[in-house]
Amino acid sequence: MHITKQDQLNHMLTLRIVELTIVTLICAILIRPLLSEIHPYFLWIELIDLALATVFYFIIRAGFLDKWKISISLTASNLLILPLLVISGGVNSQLAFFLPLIPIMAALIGGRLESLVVGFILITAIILATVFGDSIMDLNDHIYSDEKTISRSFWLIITIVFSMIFGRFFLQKYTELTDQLKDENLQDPLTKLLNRRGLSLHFEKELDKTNTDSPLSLMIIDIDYFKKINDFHGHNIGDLCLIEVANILKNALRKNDIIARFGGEEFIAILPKTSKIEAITIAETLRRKVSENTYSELELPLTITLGLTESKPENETTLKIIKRADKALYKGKNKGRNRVELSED
Ligand SMILES: Nc1nc2c(ncn2[C@@H]2O[C@H](COP(=O)(O)OP(=O)(O)OP(=O)(O)O)[C@@H](O)[C@H]2O)c(=O)[nH]1
Repeated sequence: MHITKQDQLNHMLTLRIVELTIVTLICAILIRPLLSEIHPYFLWIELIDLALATVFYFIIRAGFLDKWKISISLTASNLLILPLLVISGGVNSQLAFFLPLIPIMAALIGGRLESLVVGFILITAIILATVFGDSIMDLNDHIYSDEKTISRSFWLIITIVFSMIFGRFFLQKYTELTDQLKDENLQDPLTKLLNRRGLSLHFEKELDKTNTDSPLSLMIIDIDYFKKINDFHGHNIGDLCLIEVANILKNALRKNDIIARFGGEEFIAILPKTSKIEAITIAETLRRKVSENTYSELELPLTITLGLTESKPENETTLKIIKRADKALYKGKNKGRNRVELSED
């Protein structure tokens, strides 16, 4: 089974929740009898719950469960408090105020759907407990009027709905933040293209998909005499030129092509399902577009040299492809720059 970072996080969260349940039960068993006299049934049920929660804890620790199994198990572990609820006044029990925590836990561990399902199960249980309230015992011998029971159910349902909505918003924010972090991790901050890490992630995937019938092409694109721009006009103007070249390349390529900043003034474009013959035409277009443009307010001329290669049907690796394209690029540089050079091997 492939274990993702999310699975690890869910696993860790579930363990913490079960640990808290165990600690709460131990506190209830040890401390509560000292504070007031309680019916022995409570103690027995709490001891059984403690045993079940401990077994459950070790089952979770032993292996990774998928998020549905975790959510169901979590609900089951929280339902351990149900026998206690039934003998302590149902919705009127002080324990009932644990219930609204459950949809939030389900959202954190499972997701929106799990939180929704768990919330609806709890609301149904509360409605049933209110309708059949007369059959619920209260070993503490408290008397509750129907009005009080209904009003408690009302507030419990409201808090459970609140908890479901909160869980949903929390997850949305969390997902947005993690997506943003993921993007930032894979993006070059200056040009907003993929960075080296982003490139290798996409490149591996594309190479896996490539077959003999439809090879991919790769080009390394290097700005010519870029050092001179920096030296004569400063780093800031150099940066502006990099951004403009990046934009031209991105806009001229097709939707499925991948473009990344490989480092310094070097870019890599991956053209899936593209032969070297088709790639030469695309590379020529890129070269022409960059050379026809002028850069920054100083209207600087810039050119690029492109080294191009095609994936081989067998024993191909990302490193080998890049090496071939790099060799072609340096041949292009030696031949005078502002040109497209195809790899020989
Ligand atoms: N402004 C700016 N310059 C950068 C950045 N990264 C690298 N450079 C510069 O890019 C220049 C690359 O110079 P060289 O590798 O000598 O290449 P070149 O001058 O383009 O010469 P050829 O590639 O042979 O045509 C260096 O001066 C680097 O300092 C950056 O993020 N911003």
